[in-house]
Amino acid sequence: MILAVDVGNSNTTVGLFDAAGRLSFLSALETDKDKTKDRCAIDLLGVFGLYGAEIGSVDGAILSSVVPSLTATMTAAVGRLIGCSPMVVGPGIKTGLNIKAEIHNQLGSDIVASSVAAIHKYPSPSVVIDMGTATSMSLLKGSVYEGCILMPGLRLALEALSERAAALPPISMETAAPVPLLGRTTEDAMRSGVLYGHASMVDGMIGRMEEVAGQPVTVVATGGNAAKVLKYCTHNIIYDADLVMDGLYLLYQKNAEKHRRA
Ligand SMILES: Nc1ncnc2c1ncn2[C@@H]1O[C@H](COP(=O)(O)OP(=O)(O)O)[C@@H](O)[C@H]1O
Ligand SMILES: CC(C)(COP(=O)(O)O)[C@@H](O)C(=O)NCCC(=O)O
Ligand SMILES: [K+]
Repeated sequence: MILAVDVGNSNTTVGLFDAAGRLSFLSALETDKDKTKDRCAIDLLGVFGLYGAEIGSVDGAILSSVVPSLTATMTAAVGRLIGCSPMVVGPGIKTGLNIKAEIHNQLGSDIVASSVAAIHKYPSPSVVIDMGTATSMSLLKGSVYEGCILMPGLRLALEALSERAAALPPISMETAAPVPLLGRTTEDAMRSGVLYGHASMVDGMIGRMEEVAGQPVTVVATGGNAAKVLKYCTHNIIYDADLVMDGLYLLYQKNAEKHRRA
């Protein structure tokens, strides 16, 4: 069994892959920058307990973290639980991606993982969208990572409105009723702006990226906000909740032998 941990800015996702490469559980914990090594280890133990899985069955682990202050802490916590160091997505890891970037290891490890999975699972060229704390959109052509667009995520946009405009209240994105395009209350107007605005931004960017690609693209989206936003998009977008996890599993396989020798 392979343990995969994805530390994002909002959530830390924990997945356990069985011998056939299928997820036997997928768990989400909140990301807390101030967690100690022991707290991280206790939380992971709790996840195994919750899903009735054995820590002793884990043969190896892989970690992606885009929260620098937690990378070493989580590495140590996982290492303590499974008895060997996890592979950490970063410099030295073979990805198979030809990353067109000025500073190579600046690209977020979650973006590296979702790109590796998209190349494996979907026709090229592709646009990969991750709607988490930030919304990222990447263009992939074959194994070439052409570049990225970074935008504030849904919740960040909503929080910025209420924090910076005195008369706008803090509200939640969740409503039972469908969000009308034209709000007749301040809250509906804010929700429309953020939801339809995000969907329109994504649709518009897909068009621009398709122009750059010079041909039609496969579009795949993941992340905690994706399902909410895709409902309002006009492009045909595949929803793949497990893209980062699948990428981590593929990266583990690509690097397992080298990691064992290290
Ligand atoms: N189960 C959920 N239901 C609704 N919204 C969610 C859920 N989980 C996360 N979110 C939203 O998605 C965002 C986090 O998504 P996620 O992909 O986990 O981000 P990150 O990788 O940045 O931690 C949060 O801003 C939150 O608004
Ligand atoms: C773009 C991100 C902030 C997304 O993080 P997330 O929303 O998944 O928490 C993260 O991938 C990151 O910090 N990237 C480093 C900069 C880059 O990818 O160019
Ligand atoms: K995450």
